[in-house]
Amino acid sequence: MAFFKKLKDRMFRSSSKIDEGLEAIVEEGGVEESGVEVAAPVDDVMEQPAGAAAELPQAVETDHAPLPPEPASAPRDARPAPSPAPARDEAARAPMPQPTPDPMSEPAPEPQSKTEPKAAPEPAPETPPPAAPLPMTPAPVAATLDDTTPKPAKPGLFGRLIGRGGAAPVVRRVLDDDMLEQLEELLISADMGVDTALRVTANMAEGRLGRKLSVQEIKELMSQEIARIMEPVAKPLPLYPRTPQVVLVVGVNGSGKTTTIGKLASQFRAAGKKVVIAAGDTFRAAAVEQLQVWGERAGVPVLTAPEGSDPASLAFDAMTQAQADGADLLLIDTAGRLQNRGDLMEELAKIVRVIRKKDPTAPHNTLLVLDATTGQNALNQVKVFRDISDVSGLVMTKLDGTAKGGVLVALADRFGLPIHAIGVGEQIDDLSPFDPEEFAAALVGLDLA
Ligand SMILES: Nc1nc2c(ncn2[C@@H]2O[C@H](COP(=O)(O)OP(=O)(O)OP(=O)(O)O)[C@@H](O)[C@H]2O)c(=O)[nH]1
Repeated sequence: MAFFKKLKDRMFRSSSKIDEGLEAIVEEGGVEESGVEVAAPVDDVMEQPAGAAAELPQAVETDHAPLPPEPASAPRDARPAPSPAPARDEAARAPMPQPTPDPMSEPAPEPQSKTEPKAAPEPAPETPPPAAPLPMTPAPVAATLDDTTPKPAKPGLFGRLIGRGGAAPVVRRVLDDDMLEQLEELLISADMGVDTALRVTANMAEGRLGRKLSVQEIKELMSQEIARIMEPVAKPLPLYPRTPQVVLVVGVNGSGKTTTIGKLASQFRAAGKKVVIAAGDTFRAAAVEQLQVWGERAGVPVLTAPEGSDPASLAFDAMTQAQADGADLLLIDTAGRLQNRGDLMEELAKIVRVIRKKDPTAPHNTLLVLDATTGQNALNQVKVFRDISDVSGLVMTKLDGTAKGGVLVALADRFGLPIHAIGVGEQIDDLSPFDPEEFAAALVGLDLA
């Protein structure tokens, strides 16, 4: 959970955009209800299935089946079919993929702060309000207060009857087509793309049209639907028994390849792996120097070649050295000049050809590094790099400081490529395994207890 706080803080721009948008949408057509009435309306609008009361109150920690669909209320006709697992029914749910604490793989022990056991179920809050409907609890944080935490004074009977007594009033708005359209627009403005925004809102609407929802409830619902889309792609970088494992790192210039290689090298090194880096972008002296700095920081050798020399020949030498040294991992940086796609394709193909002379199964991973600040352009980059290389997984960088974090949802929805890790800063520990629930919560500005 430690990384979640960082993630949420750093994804401030994306989350505040959605946050502010939701406030405005609900305010626009909503009705204020007194705070003490909070539990009742939620019960009214979202009946809890029998036996579900013991589940955790936090939406994203709980599951993706918060609300039983109401068979009578179908999603809007014009909307796309809900995502592959639309049934909110417990039995119909696909099992959750296991978010691995280690960003990269099972064998490597989690380095540094990544040791946070994210996947472990959160201990249930001590006093989950049994009557509160699950993911729609208006104030999930409150449920996490322990017994020693001073609690706000309860309103008296009169106060409760007249709807006063300290609890803040909650504004709720009926979920209808107008509101859904506004929600779609909001998600599109966060770079989620039209198709994915439609899918998210269609799933949110399923069985819930006509219900009254607060901002908090919408956030919880939205975050569940986003996490549902992202779960299938949240996969750590696979590590194979064969060594050295070769990871080819591709992406346009400036996307964060060098920094990501540095962070990966450092984390693997900290996990006890022997790592070698090849500075394969031989056309940019600055890129090579930058890698050398990261290599020094991480205590990892960086193989370089004279400026303008053949990157394939460097890759071959690096492979030779990595084998001779008994390295576990060889990370190969590559150039990112898309201006001449044909040249880049040929360059990458040649690198692959030469390293296969040493190991016919290499490269074992081809990581595409994408810059979140490019928004929808990242989708084009995936298309291009899939054409010119055998992309096996993604790392998205610079999720800090951009309001375009929604693009990662679009990527997951559109391509289904594994997302191995995300970058939220320039420091070594600013690379984290991708956790869909934390990401979805941070994106919509939801607090996880
Ligand atoms: N805020 C932030 N900055 C990042 C992140 N990852 C990389 N950067 C910065 O983005 C800039 C470009 O990163 P590089 O690693 O040099 O990108 P590159 O793809 O290797 O680019 P070239 O060296 O031009 O090929 C640098 O200033 C990095 O510090 C991130 O997750 N968050």
